[in-house]
Amino acid sequence: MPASPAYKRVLLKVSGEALMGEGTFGVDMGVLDRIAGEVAAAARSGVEMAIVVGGGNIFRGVAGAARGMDRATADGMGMLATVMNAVALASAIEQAGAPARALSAIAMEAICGTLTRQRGLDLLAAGTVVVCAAGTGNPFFTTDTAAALRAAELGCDVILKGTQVDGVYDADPKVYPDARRFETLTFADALVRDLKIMDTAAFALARDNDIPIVVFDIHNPGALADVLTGAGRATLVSG
Ligand SMILES: Nc1ncnc2c1ncn2[C@@H]1O[C@H](COP(=O)(O)OP(=O)(O)O)[C@@H](O)[C@H]1O
Ligand SMILES: O=c1ccn([C@@H]2O[C@H](COP(=O)(O)OP(=O)(O)O)[C@@H](O)[C@H]2O)c(=O)[nH]1
Repeated sequence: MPASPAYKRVLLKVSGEALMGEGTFGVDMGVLDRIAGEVAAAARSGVEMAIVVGGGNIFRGVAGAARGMDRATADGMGMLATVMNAVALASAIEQAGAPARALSAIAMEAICGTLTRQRGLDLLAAGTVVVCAAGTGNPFFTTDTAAALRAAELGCDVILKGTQVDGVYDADPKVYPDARRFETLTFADALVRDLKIMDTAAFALARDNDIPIVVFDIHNPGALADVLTGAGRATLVSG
């Protein structure tokens, strides 16, 4: 019998890069469908799921156009990229058999709903997966910070950061192959050691609201189900 979920309501961060698969730009439909299938299975098992999706897979492709632009304008393009990913992910989750809605922090009603806290809470309580788009809705932020913000306002028990590595290391493992992985870590350590797996604002917001972060490799099939049981190969940042 599968182990029961350790959490009632979770915030899953899906990076834009995760959706790119082996490609260099855009969305790999095979990867999108696999992640959507795992999310739908978790939702059907009774876990309430909010998702914050990144945009690096699309935004990187238009970075040339953004060169020379002021930061706030370029960040607007980045946020639009997250909306494309969110709409694609919500649609794929629905196709995989769980109700899902994309809600954007920046109103664009012809494309998807607008995110308000109450709308998000109502949908989660009804068992609908809420895919949050457009980050915080403000430039100068990241979708990691948006993940911490949405987790706090939507009352999530944990932030699951699905990324390209299987946890937090004492240095970037892609640069230092002999870096050592932490099983657990305190927020204070993550901040003092400047471990760049998430930005400082995201770590600080999660710490101040007492929401633990689990960093895991979203490319590993089945990893989401494992971390949802409180097990699996991952790093827990808390305290
Ligand atoms: N201390 C660290 N531990 C783990 N990964 C790290 C660390 N420092 C930097 N990284 C890098 O951070 C990357 C993930 O961060 P980022 O690209 O911002 O995530 P995402 O796009 O998933 O939000 C990993 O691919 C890894 O190479
Ligand atoms: O609250 C936010 C979240 C994101 N962004 C912009 O959207 C881009 C994509 O987000 P992110 O880099 O966090 O995506 P990921 O790395 O997870 O794919 C960022 O580079 C920013 O330009 C923003 O301006 N405000």
